Amino acid sequence: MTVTIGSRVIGGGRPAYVIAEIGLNHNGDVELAKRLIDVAADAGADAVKFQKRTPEIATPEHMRDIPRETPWGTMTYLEYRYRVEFDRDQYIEISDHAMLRGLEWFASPWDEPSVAFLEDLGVHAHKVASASLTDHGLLRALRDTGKTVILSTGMSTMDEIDAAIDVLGTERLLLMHATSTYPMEPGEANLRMIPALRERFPGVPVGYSGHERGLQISLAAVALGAVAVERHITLDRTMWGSDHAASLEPTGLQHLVRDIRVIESALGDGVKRVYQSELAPMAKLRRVPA
Ligand SMILES: C=C(OP(=O)(O)O)C(=O)O
Repeated sequence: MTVTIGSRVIGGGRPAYVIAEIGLNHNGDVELAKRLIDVAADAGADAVKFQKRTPEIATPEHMRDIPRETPWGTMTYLEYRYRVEFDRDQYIEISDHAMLRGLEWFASPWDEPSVAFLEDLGVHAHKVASASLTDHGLLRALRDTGKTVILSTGMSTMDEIDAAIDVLGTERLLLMHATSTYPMEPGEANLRMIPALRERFPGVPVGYSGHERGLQISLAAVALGAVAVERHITLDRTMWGSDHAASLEPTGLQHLVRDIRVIESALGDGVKRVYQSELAPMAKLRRVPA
């Protein structure tokens, strides 16, 4: 089964759909967001992704008043959440820039008003962050948009995943295996969940949302059949902000896309054949039986 995001079809043996997750790595700066869109486009990614919150709803209550040192001075966690949100005009600027660079853009809405906000901007898909997998009100609002929904499964039990899929349905669903640690240690990647999810939800395309350092684990995910790969991107891993350290810098994203395409061409079709290019080595090396 395949899903569609804008003009791209995902799954069914097509090249893996590469999502460059800008998330909050724009640090509230539209110019930085546009530079990250350029990084994604130059690397050959298919889409850029953001996170959209209504801070007074999406921020857990026990986190709101915790003080945080930020580049803009000391503020509460809630104030910080407001500081890194874009308004409608800023998203229009971002959307125009993504379209100009030939990229789809969408976001993970972290609350129901954010779904309406993104719908109004005409996004082609929505993402459910792992943290939102148990928010059935949000899932219902997303299901009702009729758009493709990408569901990340980090920090979730199989029962919680089953319940989320009961709400969303399987028709326009792209499932993403994920482990929600930043950065993720290889021993907790559990990539065999990719075939396990495929088996549990037949016909649902399964991808991978990664938070590891480096490229190997995301590339192995593609070798295991992931139909989409999402990675955070940044201009500089040492920048201030919680996701930069587990992000890919521009060269890392370029190498990711390049290596995914090499792996896809190397996977072949599983039908044994003798290649034309093997004939000369065969003539030289294989003894003709007496
Ligand atoms: C946090 C997010 O996703 P994931 O759980 O895949 O990291 C997100 O999309 O906002």
